[in-house]
Parts: sequence; C-alpha cells; structure tokens
Amino acid sequence: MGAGRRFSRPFTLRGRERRGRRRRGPLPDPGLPEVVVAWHARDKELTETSMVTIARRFPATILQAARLAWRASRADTVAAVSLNIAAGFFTAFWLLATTGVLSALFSAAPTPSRVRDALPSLALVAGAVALRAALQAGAGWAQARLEPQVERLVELRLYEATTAVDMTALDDSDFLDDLKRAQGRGMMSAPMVVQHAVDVLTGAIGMIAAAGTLGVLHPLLLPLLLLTAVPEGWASVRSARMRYMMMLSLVGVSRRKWILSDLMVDRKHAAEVRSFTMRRFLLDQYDRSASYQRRVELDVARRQLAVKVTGDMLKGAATALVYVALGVMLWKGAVPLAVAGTAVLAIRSGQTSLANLVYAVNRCYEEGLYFGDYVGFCEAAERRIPFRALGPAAAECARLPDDFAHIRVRDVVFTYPGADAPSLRGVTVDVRKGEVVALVGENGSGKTTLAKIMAGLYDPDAGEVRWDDVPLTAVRPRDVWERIAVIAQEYTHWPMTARQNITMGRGRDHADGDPEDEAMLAAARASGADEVVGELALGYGTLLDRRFKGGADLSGGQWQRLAVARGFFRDAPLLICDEPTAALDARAEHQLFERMRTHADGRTVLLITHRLASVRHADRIYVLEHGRVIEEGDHRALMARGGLYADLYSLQAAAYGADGTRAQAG
Ligand SMILES: Nc1ncnc2c1ncn2[C@@H]1O[C@H](COP(=O)(O)OP(=O)(O)OP(=O)(O)O)[C@@H](O)[C@H]1O
Repeated sequence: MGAGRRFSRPFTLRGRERRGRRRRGPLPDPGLPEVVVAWHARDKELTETSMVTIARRFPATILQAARLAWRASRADTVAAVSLNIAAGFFTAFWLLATTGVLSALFSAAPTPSRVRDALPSLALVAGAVALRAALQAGAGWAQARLEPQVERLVELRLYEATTAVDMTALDDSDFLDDLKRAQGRGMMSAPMVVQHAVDVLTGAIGMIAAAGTLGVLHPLLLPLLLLTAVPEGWASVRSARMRYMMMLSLVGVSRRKWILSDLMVDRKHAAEVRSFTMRRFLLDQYDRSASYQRRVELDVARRQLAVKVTGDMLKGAATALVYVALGVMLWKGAVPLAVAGTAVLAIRSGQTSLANLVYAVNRCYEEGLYFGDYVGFCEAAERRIPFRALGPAAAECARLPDDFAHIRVRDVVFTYPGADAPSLRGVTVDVRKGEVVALVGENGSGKTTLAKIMAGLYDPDAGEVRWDDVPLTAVRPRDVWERIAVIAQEYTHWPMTARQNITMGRGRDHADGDPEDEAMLAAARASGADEVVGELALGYGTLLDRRFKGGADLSGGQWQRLAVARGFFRDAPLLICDEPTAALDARAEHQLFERMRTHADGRTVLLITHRLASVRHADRIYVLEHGRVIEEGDHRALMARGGLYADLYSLQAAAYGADGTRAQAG
C-alpha cells in the first residue's frame, strides 16, 4: 500500500501543479473531463497495487505463459524447454571441465607437459561449448516458432469475445477502456510473456549451472553470487511497476488521443474537418492530451532513471564485495588458484545468466501485467456473452420456429446501461405474419430501440417478446438473428467487394465471379443496387474501399441501395427496415417501397420511417412518444383520431401540398 501511495506521485507532477493537485484532490486535471472520471475510476486500483501483490502474481504469470505456449504448440514448447535444459547441463559441464584445464596449467610440471595434460580437458570444454551453442540455437528456433502461434491464439480469443458480447457491454465506457488496453498493449504482450518465460527458464538454468559449479568449488561462493542479483532485481521490478502504473493511469488519455487521431486521419471525416474549420480545434484537443501524457511520461522516466542508477551502484558494490571475498579466500588458502580461476569464470558466467534472468523475470513480470489485462478483459468479456449463446447452453435453449405466425411485444421496459431514463416504458406491439407494421414518432421516441429488442440485440429489463409462444430470452440469440434481416439506420460501408456487401453473413460463401447467383441478383434488382453495380469497373467484383488501389467508393444513396440489397438477400421471415430510404432520391425511394411490397411477398416487414407517405399502406402503425406507444391503428384510423400522427402527417403533406400534387398522392 505504501509503495502504491508513493507511486501515485509521478503522475501528479511538481511544484505549482502539485500544490494545485492538493487543493483539487489526488489527481491532476488534464483538461479533459471524461479522462478525469476515468482517472478516479483507476485511482483505487493504483493505490492498492503493492510490491507484494506484484510478487504474488509472478508464478501465475509463468503458469499462464506455459498454458498459452502449450495450447499454441506442444511440440515447440517441449523443444524450447528441453533444449534449454540440455544447454544448461553443458554450461555446468564446461565450467567444471575448465577446472581440469586450469589445474593442469597451474601444476608444477614443465610447460609442454602442462599443456599436454590440459589437452583432454580442453577438448571437453570445446565440445561442451559447441554443443551448448547448437542446443541454444535450437531452443531459439523453437521459441521463434512459438511467437506467431501464440499471437494467433490470443487474437482469436479476443475477437471471438468482442463479436459475441452482449450489446450492452459496448455501451459501457469501462468495458471499452478495458478493451482498448487488452487490444493494444495487452494482446501484444502475449507472445512476449511466453518468450520471456522461456528466457526466465534459460537464465535460471544458466544460473543453476554456474551456482552448482560454485557450490562444488566452495559453498561460500554461492551466496556471494546471489548477493549481486538483489540490487538489479529490485531496480528492474520497481521500474517495471512504474511503467505499468503509468500505462494504467494514461489509458483514458490514450483512448481519447486514439479517437482524435482517427478523426484527423480518416478519409470519411476529412470534408467535415475542413468545411467546419475544425482542424485547429482537433489539433488543440489532441495537443492537450499529448502534452499531458508527455509530462507524465517524462516524470516517470526521471524516477526510473534514479532507480536504475541506485540499482547499478549497489550492484557494483556487491560485485566488488564478491571479488574481495574471493581474494581473501585465496590468500587464506581456502581455495587453490585453479579453483579460484574457475570460480572467477563461474561468477562471470553466473552473473551474465543472472543479469539475463533478472531481465527476463522483470520483462516477464511486466509483460505479465499487460497480459493480465488481456486475460482479465477476455474473461470479463466472456462472462458478458449471453449464456444462451454458448455452445453447451444452446442444447437447453427453446427452439425458435423457422417462421412465425405472430410476434408479441408485451409491456417492454428498457434502459440503456448508464442512461438516466428508460428508452422504452411499457411498450406493447403485435406483428402478424405477412403484415407491414410501421413504427413512427419523433426523434428519440424509442423506435430503433424497440426494433433492436425485437431483433434480440438487447434483452428487455421487463416485459417480453414472443415469437408465437417462444420468448426470445429463452432461445439462442443466433437463432433469432438467422430469422431476421435488418436494414439499419446506421449501416456499415463494408470494405469488401460489391458482391460480398450483399451476400456476407449468409453462411454460404458467394465467390466472386458467380453470375449464376440468382438470389443475389434478384436482391440487387429489388433494391436498385444493380444499377449502382452496373457502373462499377469490375461489377460485383469491385472492391468498395478507396483506401486500396483500384477500390471504388459510392455515394450515400448508392451505399444505402447495397444495404437494402443485403437485407433482401437474407430472405428472412422478418425484415426490419430502420429508415431504409433516408439517403435515397425520391424516385429510388418510391421504387423501393413498390419493390418492397412485391419482393417482401409473404415476408413480414417492420418499417421505421419519418416519411409518413411511405407508411400509409402499412397494416398497422404504432406511434411512439418518450418510449411509449401513444397511438395505434391504420392510416385512416389514425388520421380520424387527429392525434400526433395526424399532426405529423398533415405537416408533411402540407409541405408537399405546396406544389399542389404530392399531398393527394400521400
Ligand atoms: N446506446 C445508447 N445508450 C444510451 N442511450 C441511448 C442509446 N441509444 C439510444 N439511446 C437513447 O434512447 C432513446 C431512444 O432512442 P432511439 O434511437 O430508439 O430513438 P428513435 O425513435 O429511433 O430516434 P430517431 O428517430 O432519431 O432515430 C433516446 O433518448 C436516445 O438518446
């Protein structure tokens, strides 16, 4: 705890700033309110992390690394470990063989016979050194092979979790912060943890070999060698902890910087950045975060330097002590000269191994902290995967009918995580097979939220949605998603080919150059996407991403036609259209609704739109306001009622009526 408190200082800067901090509380203000909130959230974690906590984590880190390496490749793990152990054996062997060489050389015999006597031991030393080098090379190769395999494993685990988590997780800023840490530094650390764990083993074996040799030569030499390890170990661990704590405290700032840099480099924001003269604003915001980060980093670097210099000085003193002790032992005749010579070699070799070991332990521990973030995030994310989505639970889930006769939404209440007020407050809606049901209402009234709940993307807090008699909360989410097609208000411009933009996600892999795919062509014709694709250089095979050579881009309306085609192509019993025509020109919009009526044959359509002329023919219209259904009925009934729908409709009709024609058409 004490160490943690002392450590919170590097981020609090100096002099005036520190005095300012005392007045404001424990944290500096980087001028970014959302970051300050993140700071406070981390503060407890920062002050509670002590050296003891860290030391306790180390064996677990090694265990995690071993498990990871084992899962990535058993053969390479076994090779890396066994070759390292064998190399360690030969290290001890050559050190002991060196005693033979030195004993022969320091004997009283004439020089030629001394050299002759030394030759067999010399041959043994040479053989051991050569074999050790070969074994170390083999171990290095196995280690290098492990790295990409581990990388693949950790990437897959993270993406499998992020694409399956409950949607509410993605509305949670803490979750997003943790995701950022796990995806960036955390994921990068995995292969390093494994690599450094093997290095720990290598260093430890080298060290054991040297220590064993020293123990054989004279038992007093062993503790002396270990003494030299203490200062360096202390400095490394302390320095690593500082770096980690700094990273932890800066996570909010770096996420903010990352978002800002995305806004400044991404092509899709470029026009707005210029036309709204936002450049200076964005650069200033970025600079505030960056300079705050720089100040924190410099402060930590200064403190790390002080720790390192202290560690080096102590290590120098300890080494001097070892040599003095050896000198005294030699002087007193406690060890013969040949043994002292070998001891010097063993101490040098032991110190190198020790330095490598301390470095590897330190790096392994440091990377282990980041890796801990990754593992922690993955475990948290996996806990947020709806239970019903998991393989073993799927068998126990209720079966959703392939089609349905009636979808009933009953008294649904829903509040987004962290939101102050519910977005839906007891909504009841009925959708029968083959109907076109419309949701209308002013901005923020809850239409999209209701559609998302009907699509099984969120579970309601109260109330339920049933497909026939089956509640959606009792089935596998995937079963629901397979039976719906969503043409969303905010859709993705998938950086894929035009064909893939229409067909992706439907299980079957529709390869490029498959002109026979009648279903895809029919969907494109129904949405008007065929005209768009007709103008592309490579037709359906054109890559729709300007960031790549030869890639094309489309207009907003053209993209929307593709999104509609994607919805049609899914051929699902329920088609949810959320503002499907917002970007379409008047003719395309008209055609789309006409085509939708014919193409949606037998299919049920849930239509959300502000263009009320389009909902006149809906079988039923629900009018939402502040998360409640306030009116319900067909167009005629709602107009007769003279409520919100009639008001909104009349407003739009009057606007069209100005030219005297469309109002009638509406
Ligand atoms: N991810 C979210 N987190 C928190 N609140 C949200 C989230 N998404 C929507 N809301 C809130 O829920 C309410 C309903 O939003 P919703 O998107 O359902 O409205 P809508 O009727 O579809 O609006 P629009 O016509 O503008 O598309 C709004 O107050 C909105 O601010």
